[in-house]
Amino acid sequence: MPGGIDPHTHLEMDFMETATIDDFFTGQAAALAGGTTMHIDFVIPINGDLSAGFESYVSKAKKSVMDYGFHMAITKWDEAVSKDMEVMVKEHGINSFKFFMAYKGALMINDELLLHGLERCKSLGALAMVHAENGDAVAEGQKRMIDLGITGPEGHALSRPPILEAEATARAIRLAGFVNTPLYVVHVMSIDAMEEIAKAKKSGQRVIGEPVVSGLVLDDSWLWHPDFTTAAKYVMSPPIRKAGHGEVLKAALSAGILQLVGTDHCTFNSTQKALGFDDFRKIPNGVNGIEERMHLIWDTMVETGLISVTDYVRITSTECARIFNIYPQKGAILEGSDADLIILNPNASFRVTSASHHSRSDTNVYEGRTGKGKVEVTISRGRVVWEDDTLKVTPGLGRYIKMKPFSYLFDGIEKADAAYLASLSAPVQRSRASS
Ligand SMILES: NC(=O)NCCC(=O)O
Ligand SMILES: [Zn+2]
Repeated sequence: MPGGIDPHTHLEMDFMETATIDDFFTGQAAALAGGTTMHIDFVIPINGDLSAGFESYVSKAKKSVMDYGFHMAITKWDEAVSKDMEVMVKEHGINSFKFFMAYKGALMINDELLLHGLERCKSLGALAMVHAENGDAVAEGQKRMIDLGITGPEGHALSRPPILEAEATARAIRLAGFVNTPLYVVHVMSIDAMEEIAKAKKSGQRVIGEPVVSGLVLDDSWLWHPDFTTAAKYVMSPPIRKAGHGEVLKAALSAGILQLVGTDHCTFNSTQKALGFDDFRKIPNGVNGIEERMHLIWDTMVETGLISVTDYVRITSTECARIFNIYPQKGAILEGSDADLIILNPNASFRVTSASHHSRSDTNVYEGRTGKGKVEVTISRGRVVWEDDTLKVTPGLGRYIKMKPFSYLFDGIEKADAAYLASLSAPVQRSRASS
């Protein structure tokens, strides 16, 4: 089947401790072990400077062993950012930008900036992506927990409930509807947010919802674990939700209400997570998943009969290639496509442990999990890159994949704009003469 494409990763974070180029390479070995042949990583611009952020990532990725593309985050707004977005799209092959509606005082943007960003994305044919949580309310929720003396990891879940994810999801959807541009909601973690997406899609709006594997197969009970290291490793945002959310999100995926599965792979080791021992607000956010995604989705969705093998390929590979406009180069087995393939043995079992995984992190949120369906061979552009639990590739083989703007999601947008303008019945001609 086609190799997996992970639409949403922060791979360099796997190795933040040393942050060397070699570490970036090692992180990608984990991806290949998990049958992911391409990932799209987030570039957070340095002080809002897109070009500087891009250059720094390009140099880190020189030893990449797998194909990769970039999204860029927009964290401030001025003429330089607007111009840089154009340069990124037209010269560097970036066709999506992420806006953080949370992380107040750091990455968070307000509605005015989001509107500017949505307009700019539309004019460039770039896909706007949102991290949807109400950051102001999250800050209040956090204060509420601290005032109540709740300082541990459980305070993370309690301070940012599903209602705050649903509110921001609904707001982003409405603003994208007002601008008439497609919207991609990353890491949909709750039934509440999914329902906002379902409602918008039912009314014909172009909204893509991406659940991540952690949100599909885990629940928040871990955040109440008495051992801090165990509890802290599950801290990510939006939080992993109560039991039940994952099952509904999986059903929404199988019904096409949500379209594709990401990981938001962003790991921190236990020393880094311990920064928040006395205050959950200081625990770095993020969990692993790039090595486990293909296995866990097979086990919990195909092996259980929830989806077909064809749907599995669609939600782990093809949809991503279509949405980010790299189909059929990626996401397909066709003449002329890159021969990115995996051999997944449905009868083989897997067992996840931090002792044997390929990430440099000392923890794994899927620790001890077993299941059916194991990727045995990963092939990238016709070359075997992973077999017999061994990396078969030299650094630098991975290629940067430029992604063109104006994917299928933009088809006909201009017609809807024209219809909207024609419907305005204005301006009304008035004279100043009194009657
Ligand atoms: N999701 C998360 O907790 N960490 C990665 C940063 C982000 O995407 O919000
Ligand atoms: Zn995010």
